[in-house]
Parts: sequence; structure tokens; C-alpha cells
Amino acid sequence: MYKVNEIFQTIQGEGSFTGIAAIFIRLQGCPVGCSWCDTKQTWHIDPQLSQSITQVVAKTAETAHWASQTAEQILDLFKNQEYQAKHVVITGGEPCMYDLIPLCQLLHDNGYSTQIETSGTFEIKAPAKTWVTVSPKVNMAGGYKVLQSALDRADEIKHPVAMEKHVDELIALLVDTNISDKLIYLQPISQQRRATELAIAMCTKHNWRLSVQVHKYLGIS
Ligand SMILES: C[S@@+](CC[C@H](N)C(=O)[O-])C[C@H]1O[C@@H](n2cnc3c(N)ncnc32)[C@H](O)[C@@H]1O
Ligand SMILES: Nc1nc2[nH]cc(C(=O)O)c2c(=O)[nH]1
Ligand code: SF4
Ligand SMILES: [Mg+2]
Repeated sequence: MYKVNEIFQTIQGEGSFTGIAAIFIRLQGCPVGCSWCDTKQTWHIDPQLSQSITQVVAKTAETAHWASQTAEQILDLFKNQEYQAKHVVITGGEPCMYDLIPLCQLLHDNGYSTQIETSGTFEIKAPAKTWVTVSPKVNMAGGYKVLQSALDRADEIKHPVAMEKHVDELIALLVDTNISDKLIYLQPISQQRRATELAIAMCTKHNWRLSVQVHKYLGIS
């Protein structure tokens, strides 16, 4: 069972698939604790906050409520909601706390493409076809071996930055893990002006890409 914090259809606002219509599944739970995390409501799994999927889909505000769902129930919901997007983004919280193989496989079998957004702190359990976005959480739980395998598996690396030290950490990580042939995105933290200027300068300098969380500029989910 997957603990679902949110399901909604929108435009992917980050990384390589920016601009694509997508269904987002946000799973509950994350032990990593990034100070600047924009989805802190997903961190704790409070058994008291279990709801029906109808209530979760009807949410009008970000809350820590969640609904337990099987892969089949999630697919049925897509149909009931008459979602038209064919790209599914599984995020969180930390989606790799869950085995994502049954869910992604079922979605692939039904004509959807899948993408996961992960911190690289848990083993990635997803089919080979799933697009993997790793937003590496340096010096955090999970350990180096898990992070190395996540970075090796990554189709893109998307690193949130606000200060020079975040860029230095990324460079050190790429050297340590021997990663040289991946798409690298810098994502300014919380649309801060200084963070954005830093990201632009560093993307230009290192020939990386910029990811600006387009949905936040548009005021959409
Ligand atoms: C909320 S996280 C959930 C998935 C997973 N736990 C992770 O960290 O990749 C989704 C994406 O948003 C990024 N993110 C979180 N808070 C942010 C913020 N305040 N500004 C910019 N990016 C942020 C994360 O780094 C990650 O790339
Ligand atoms: N529109 C939109 N695009 C996104 N890309 C990654 C998101 C996330 O929270 O993981 C996200 C999100 O929350 N909304
Ligand atoms: S790993 Fe992702 S969900 Fe967890 S605290 Fe960090 S940004 Fe938030
Ligand atoms: Mg988000």
C-alpha cells in the first residue's frame, strides 16, 4: 500500500520535463529533514491523519493527511478523475521509502510514462523505464553507498542551491562519485533572488542547466 498525501494533475515545473502535463502522486513520509524543504507536511506519517482517498483528492490546502492506496486503486482514480496527462511524477516526501516497481509497472502497462523525484537516501526500486531525478542530499541519512547507486541510476541530477557552499558540495560529490555524463540542473531554493543569480552564474560557468520551479512563478500546484 502507498500512503498518498496528494494526487493532482498539473504542469511539471522542474527539470527536463518542465512544461509537460503530468499527474503528481505525492507519497507521505520523509526522514531526511532538509531545512528549506517546501513539503514539510509530508515528513511524518501520523496514523491519526489517515483519510479516504476522496478526501485526499479534494484537499484545498497542504496538509499532513494521507490515504492508503494500492497501485490498482491509484490507476482507477486516474480514470475516475478523467486525467488526460500521460506522464506520472511520483514525489513526496521521499517516494523511495516505498517499492515503486508495482505502481510504475502497472502505469507503464496502461500507457503512462513515469518519473520519480528522490533524494538518493533510499534504494531506488523502480523499473528501468522510469525516469529518475535525484536531488542528492549530501551528508544525510542513507549513507554513501545508497547515494552512489542512486546517482549511477539517475537520468538527471537536480540540486537545490542558495549559497556557494551548495555548489561546492555538488562539485565535490560529482568528483567523489565519478559522475561526469549526467544532466545537471541547479534549482534556486524558494525563488530567492540571490539563489537564482548564483544558479544562473554557476550554470553558465559549468555548462549546467537551470530549473526554476515554473509552477511557483505561475502560482499553480
Ligand atoms: C519536495 S522534494 C520530494 C522528493 C524527494 N524527497 C527529493 O528531495 O528529491 C521534490 C523536489 O523539490 C526540491 N525542493 C524542495 N524544497 C525546495 C525549495 N524550497 N526550493 C527549491 N527546491 C526545493 C527537492 O530538492 C526535490 O528536487
Ligand atoms: N508543478 C509541479 N512540478 C513539480 N515538480 C516537482 C515537484 C515536487 O514537489 O516534487 C513539483 C510540484 O509540486 N509541482
Ligand atoms: S529529502 Fe525531499 S522531501 Fe525530504 S526533506 Fe529533503 S526536500 Fe523535503
Ligand atoms: Mg514541489
